[in-house]
Amino acid sequence: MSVGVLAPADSAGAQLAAQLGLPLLDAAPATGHYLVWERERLALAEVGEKARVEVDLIEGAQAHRRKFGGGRGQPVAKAVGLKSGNTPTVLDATAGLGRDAFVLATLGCTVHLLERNAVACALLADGLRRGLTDPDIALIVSRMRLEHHDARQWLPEQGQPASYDVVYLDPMFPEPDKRARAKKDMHAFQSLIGGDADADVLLAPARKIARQRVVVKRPRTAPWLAGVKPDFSFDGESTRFDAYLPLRDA
Ligand SMILES: C[S@@+](CC[C@H](N)C(=O)[O-])C[C@H]1O[C@@H](n2cnc3c(N)ncnc32)[C@H](O)[C@@H]1O
Repeated sequence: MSVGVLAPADSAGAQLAAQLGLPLLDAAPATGHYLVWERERLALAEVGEKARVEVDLIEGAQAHRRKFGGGRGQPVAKAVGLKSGNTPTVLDATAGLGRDAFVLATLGCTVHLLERNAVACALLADGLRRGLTDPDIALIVSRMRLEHHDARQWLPEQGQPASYDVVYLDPMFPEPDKRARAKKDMHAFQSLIGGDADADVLLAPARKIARQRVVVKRPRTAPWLAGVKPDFSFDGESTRFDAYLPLRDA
């Protein structure tokens, strides 16, 4: 999949398009998705949709969650086992727009993020770049390291013991994800990524490299990933976090 970047030819957006190996557009395409450089940031647009998708860790929902989200009391924090005396290192193998990873980094975790979709990766990299320039969150963002990889290949290549306490998986749910559908601004992202229908294969290699646990985020009523019963679960309002203990080769 190749999307273009709509940006003035002499802008930082045009340079970014070149770095990403994406075509530079001088007008929006007739159909589909495209990236747009405006207000010195990268955003995803979809023809026919007004809302843009961008990664903003400094203001808006992420800032609100950082200040008032409930700290270690949040289900995602409990699910990864964050507590006094345990600040796990996390591999977020399905990074998306980095929102969960940012929450965990805010709470002190070092997070290595993998994202296979080039557009999602570009949006997130741009959000991290801006975050690093903000004095309030630069330290948090410095705990997040993003790489463009497909975890299906990457996870099985890691040796044991791995350097992650927790592997975190949040693949897009194959059926329309009620969480994302409810939010208009996420529509373009959801329609670009589609459902991560191949996500079942991530569970076993993730359990081999996690030192403490694997956490899988699912819609509350969704079936277990790969049909495997978790060792324990944490229920959020619309979301469930299934936790699996490590598996070691005999
Ligand atoms: C639901 S989103 C993750 C949202 C993320 N937890 C957040 O807080 O923003 C799922 C993301 O996982 C990515 N993904 C799915 N399978 C992957 C894989 N095998 N390797 C790397 N990324 C993957 C998709 O491209 C998508 O961006």
